[in-house]
Amino acid sequence: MDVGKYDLNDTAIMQFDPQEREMALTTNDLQVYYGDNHAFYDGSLQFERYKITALIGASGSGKSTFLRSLNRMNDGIARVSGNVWYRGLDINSSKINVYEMRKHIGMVFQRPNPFSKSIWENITFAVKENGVKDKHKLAEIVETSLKSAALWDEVKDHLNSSAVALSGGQQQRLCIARAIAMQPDILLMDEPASALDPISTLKIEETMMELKKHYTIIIVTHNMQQASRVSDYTAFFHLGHVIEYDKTKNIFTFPQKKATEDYVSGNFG
Ligand SMILES: Nc1ncnc2c1ncn2[C@@H]1O[C@H](COP(=O)(O)OP(=O)(O)OP(=O)(O)O)[C@@H](O)[C@H]1O
Repeated sequence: MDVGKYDLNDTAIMQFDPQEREMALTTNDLQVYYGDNHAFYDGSLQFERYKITALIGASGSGKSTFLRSLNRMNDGIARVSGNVWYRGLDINSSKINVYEMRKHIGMVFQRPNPFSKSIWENITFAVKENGVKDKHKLAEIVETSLKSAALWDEVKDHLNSSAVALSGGQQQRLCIARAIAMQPDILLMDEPASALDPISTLKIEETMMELKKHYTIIIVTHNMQQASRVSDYTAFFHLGHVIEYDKTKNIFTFPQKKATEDYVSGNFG
């Protein structure tokens, strides 16, 4: 199928009523350039608080580029214009303290990347940097973070063991625990389960369903079933454009755009 036939300006982007729904994050006219490569075009999207939003689309469609712009991970790599509004502040402004901002908007990457330190130190490292020194408080943070990431029962008896000795799925849940130890508002996840086996993937998905009680989650995934299982909203990306953004059940059952329909039904590319 010739993907070039889709009209990239013909979009169906969900608008939320601010009176009814609380937004955790809003982007306005976000554009991203890698040198001359205009990799992402106007993504004016809103992300509802305490919901999971999935970003789907073919390889190279700009999902990670967009996601990474939401907590300034593209600094020094790409030029990003437009705004990312969070609690009345534009995260994309040069005045923002990026280190402080990332305490509120955390990220979990595709490949688990624990520090080669103990499980305990992985969780407490940034927390201690942030001024928490009390042992009891640290122990409480370790326990609650690991419980939230559904890892506590598996590691509670060997918190001083090396994190890199854990399985891939456990390492990824540790990385989730490490991110939530800082008590962010928003968790950005870039294909967090793509390197994991199906059982570990299901555990990550169950963890996400629990986490959304307290966090807003935006996840990039190639896994269609995963998007339909876990997310409340889905945005479909194509060639650097967001073609359609709606409730997940609408995207998967009544997509408004032909490109979306072809993608979710597997007739794409
Ligand atoms: N660090 C980078 N430097 C230069 N170009 C990049 C970089 N990262 C991404 N790009 C380009 O930006 C475009 C979008 O890539 P991006 O990784 O955001 O897509 P994606 O939808 O996340 O793909 P995938 O699903 O394969 O991860 C592509 O043309 C890609 O080559």
